[in-house]
Amino acid sequence: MGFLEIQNVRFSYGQQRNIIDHVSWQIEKGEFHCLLGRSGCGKTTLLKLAAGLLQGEDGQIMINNKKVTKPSNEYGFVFQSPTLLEWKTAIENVLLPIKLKRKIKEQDQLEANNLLAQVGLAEHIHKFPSELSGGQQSRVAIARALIQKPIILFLDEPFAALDAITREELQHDLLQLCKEQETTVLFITHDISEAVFLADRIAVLDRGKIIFDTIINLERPRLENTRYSVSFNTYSKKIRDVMGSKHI
Ligand SMILES: Nc1ncnc2c1ncn2[C@@H]1O[C@H](COP(=O)(O)OP(=O)(O)OP(=O)(O)O)[C@@H](O)[C@H]1O
Repeated sequence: MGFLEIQNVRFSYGQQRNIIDHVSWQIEKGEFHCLLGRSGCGKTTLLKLAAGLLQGEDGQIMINNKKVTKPSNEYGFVFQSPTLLEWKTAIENVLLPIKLKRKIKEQDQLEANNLLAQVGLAEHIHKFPSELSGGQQSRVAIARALIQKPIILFLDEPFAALDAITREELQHDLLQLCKEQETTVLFITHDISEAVFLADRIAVLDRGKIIFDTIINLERPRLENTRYSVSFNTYSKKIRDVMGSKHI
């Protein structure tokens, strides 16, 4: 059984039937999976089901052998909008999930400093979100999600609003951090190159069904050159064909 186990899950929004149409999927512990698909195909809905934010009509979701019935503070989330508290500094935002549970200790401060340094924000820890760029705010959101060492990390198009180079830098930083913490990851994107660069495995969703999946057998660590390799382009082309080239 996978660490995340999605078993034959179906979900409808009222009259909109089978937005998720009997999907099964599993992620082994420490693996990084990308769910790829065109706008409106049901990616966010499937992520919400996996994280316990929505309940399916049929099937079940298991994380670490436990049935998922509601969200847990053992899970980490990063959304497209960084959703930082404007009146708190970068480091205070990172420490927030801990502060909501208990008193902050010196070790937590060190950990927050360390995470912010790893995402290139060592000199910005006392800045407020309004003083940070969009990319820097996304970095804070990643550090905030990882400070609690979540057993699983859910990311919903976290880099979609960023420029191409910043996005590549963040993809690189995210892989580093997840590797260090051996985090299990479900990452949603509509960007084929992003998915191929990040993933151990990719599932393509179309109208609520997984229509294709592939293991991405590219060497790790993934480097800038990885993006220009023949294998990278072969994977990208295959997925692009599956998703329908006339639409892209
Ligand atoms: N709260 C809701 N109530 C009713 N319908 C919804 C709701 N949320 C999403 N939908 C519909 O469900 C379908 C799937 O939406 P979802 O957000 O899961 O897609 P997505 O693949 O994540 O799209 P995008 O890439 O544009 O974010 C869409 O047709 C959408 O209009």
